[in-house]
Amino acid sequence: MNENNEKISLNYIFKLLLHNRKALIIGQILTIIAIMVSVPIPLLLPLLVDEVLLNKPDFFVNNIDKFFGSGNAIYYIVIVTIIVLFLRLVYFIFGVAITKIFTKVSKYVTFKIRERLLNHLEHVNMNEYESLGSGSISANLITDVNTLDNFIVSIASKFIASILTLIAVAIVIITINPVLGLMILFIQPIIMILSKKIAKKTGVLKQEENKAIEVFQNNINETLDLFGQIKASNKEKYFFDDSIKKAQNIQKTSNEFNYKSVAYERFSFTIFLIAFEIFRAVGLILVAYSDLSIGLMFAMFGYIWFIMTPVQDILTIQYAYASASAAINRINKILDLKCEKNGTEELNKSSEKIDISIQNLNFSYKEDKDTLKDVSFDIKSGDKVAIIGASGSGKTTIAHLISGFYSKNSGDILYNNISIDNLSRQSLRENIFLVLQMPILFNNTLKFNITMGNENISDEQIYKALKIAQLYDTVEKMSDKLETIVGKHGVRLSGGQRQRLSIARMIIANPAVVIFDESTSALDVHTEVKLFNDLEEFLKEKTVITIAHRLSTVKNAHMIYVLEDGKLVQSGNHKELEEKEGHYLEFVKNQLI
Ligand SMILES: Nc1ncnc2c1ncn2[C@@H]1O[C@H](COP(=O)(O)OP(=O)(O)OP(=O)(O)O)[C@@H](O)[C@H]1O
Repeated sequence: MNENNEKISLNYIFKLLLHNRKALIIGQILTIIAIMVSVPIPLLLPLLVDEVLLNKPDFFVNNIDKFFGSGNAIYYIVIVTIIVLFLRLVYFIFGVAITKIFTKVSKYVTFKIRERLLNHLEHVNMNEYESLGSGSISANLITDVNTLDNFIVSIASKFIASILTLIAVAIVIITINPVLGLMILFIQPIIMILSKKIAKKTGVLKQEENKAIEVFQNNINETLDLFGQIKASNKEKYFFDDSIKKAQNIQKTSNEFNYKSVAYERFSFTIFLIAFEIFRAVGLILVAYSDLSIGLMFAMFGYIWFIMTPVQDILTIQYAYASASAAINRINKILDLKCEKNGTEELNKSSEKIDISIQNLNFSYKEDKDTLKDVSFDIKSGDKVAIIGASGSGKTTIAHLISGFYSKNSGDILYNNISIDNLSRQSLRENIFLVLQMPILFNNTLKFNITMGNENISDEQIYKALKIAQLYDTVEKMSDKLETIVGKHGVRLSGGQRQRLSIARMIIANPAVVIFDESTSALDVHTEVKLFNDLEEFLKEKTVITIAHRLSTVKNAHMIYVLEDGKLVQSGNHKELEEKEGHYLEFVKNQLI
C-alpha cells in the first residue's frame, strides 16, 4: 500500500481489514456456528405444543424416548428447556468471542487511520494547516474516525452474520409454511424500512439538538476562556446574555427531539404490532384451514421476533455507510493538506556559521493578497540585524519563512547556499530558533517547557539558562521550582515570564541563528537591558535577527532593514539611516516623542 498518497476509501479500509485476515476468517466461522446454534431455538419449545400438549409425539418425543426413556409432560418440557438454555448459553459465549475478535480488528483499522492522519499532519505546512483550523481537524480525528469505527464494526461483524441468519430463517419458515413464511419475509423488512424512515426524521431533530449544544459549547468555552477580558471591558451582561440565548436554543431543540422521538418510536412500534396481529390472524386461519400445526404457528411467531435483529442490522449498516462516506470525505480533507517541502541536505550544526540569503522572496497567506513582495537581503554568519516596520508590514512573516514554518510562493531563501527547498526541516529547525512574542506553553512543568522533553539536559544547564534569561530568581521563589506546572498555555506565568522562559528554551537549544520577534516586548526596559547584556556572550558568534518596535533594541544592529507593506524600503545601520529622510527617521522621531 502506498501510504504516502492513498486517500482513505472503502478500498483502503478493506485492505486494512485484510491485514487481520486470520482473525476475520475465525470470526466468520464462529459466526456461522453461532447462527447454526441460534436459528433452531424459536422452533424447539413451540414444537412441544404439538408433541406433548396435543399428544402427537414426533421427532422430539420419539428421540427423547429412544435415548433417555419416556416420561410425563414435565419430563419432556424440562429436557427441551435445558437444551434451549444450553443453546442460548453457547450462543452467548460465541457472541462474546465474535465481538472480541471483530472489535479488535476494527480498533486496529481505526488506529491505523488515525495514525495515518497524524503522520500526515506532522508534515503539513502551516498555511495549509490554517486553512482547516484546529477545531475541524480535531473533529475529523475524533468524531469522524469514530463514525468510521461504527461502520467498520458493523460491516465486519454484522453484515455477513445478518445475511446468513436471514437465509437460514427464510429456509426454516418457508419449509414450515410457504404462505406465512413468505409473508413474514416480505412484510417484516418493509415495516422496518418504514420505521427507519421515521427514525431518520428523529435523526434530523437530533442533529439540530447537537448543533445547538455545539454552538453553546463553543460560545461558553470562549466566554470562560476570556472571562478576565470580558470583565475588564465591562461586557459581562452582553456575553452571558448571549450564552443564555444559546442555552435557550438547547431547551427548544431538546424538547422537540425528546417528545417527537418518543412519539415516532411508539408509532413505529404500533405499526409493527399491527403487522404482528395480522400475521397472528393469518396463522390462526392457516391452522384452521391447512395442515399448519398450532406448535409450528407459535414457532413462526417466534421467528417474526427473531428476524428483527438481522433486518435492523442490515438497515443500520446502510445508514452507517452513508455516515461513513461523509466522514471519509471530511477525513480526506486532512490528507489533502499539502506537506511542507523536506529536502535531504543538512547544515553542519557544529560549524555554527550560517549565511542566509533572501532572494526575491514573495509570499501570500491568501491568494488575493501579497504579504511579502520581492524581498531580497543577505545576512552573513554572526551578523546582528534588525527588521523594523509598521504593524502588519510583514516582519513576523519573514521570520516565519526564514524558520521554515510557511512555504514561500516564489524566490528563495538560501542557507549556506542551500535552498530552503532542498534543506531537511529537522536540520533547519535545529539551527534556527524563533523566539516568539507570545510563546504558548505546554500545560506541563517549567522543566518540560524549557527542555521540550529532552531528558539529557541537566538541571544545572537549565539553571544556567534561567540565569541568563533573568528568570532564575523567579523560579527559585516557586515552591516546586522546575517542577512547577505552568497551566494551560502557560496561564500561571506572566507574559514577561513566558517570554523569558522561551528565551531560556532557546539558550538550551543553542541554535546558530536566533530570531527575536518582539520577544522582550513584555519586559520592563531595565530587565530587557540586563537580559541582552547577559545574552551578549551567548549570542556573540551567532547570527541574530531582531524584530522590534523599540529603538533601544534595534539601534546597535549591524544592519537594519525597514519593511513597508511587504516591501523592503530601506536598509543600513542606525547612523546611515538616521541621516536620510525616510521611514527610519520617522521611526526614530516617533520614539523620541
Ligand atoms: N496566519 C495568517 N493568516 C492570514 N494572514 C496573516 C496571517 N498572519 C499575518 N497575516 C497578515 O499578514 C500581514 C503581515 O503580518 P505580520 O504578522 O507579518 O506583520 P508584522 O509586521 O509582524 O506586524 P506586527 O508588528 O503587528 O507584529 C498582515 O496584514 C496580517 O494581517
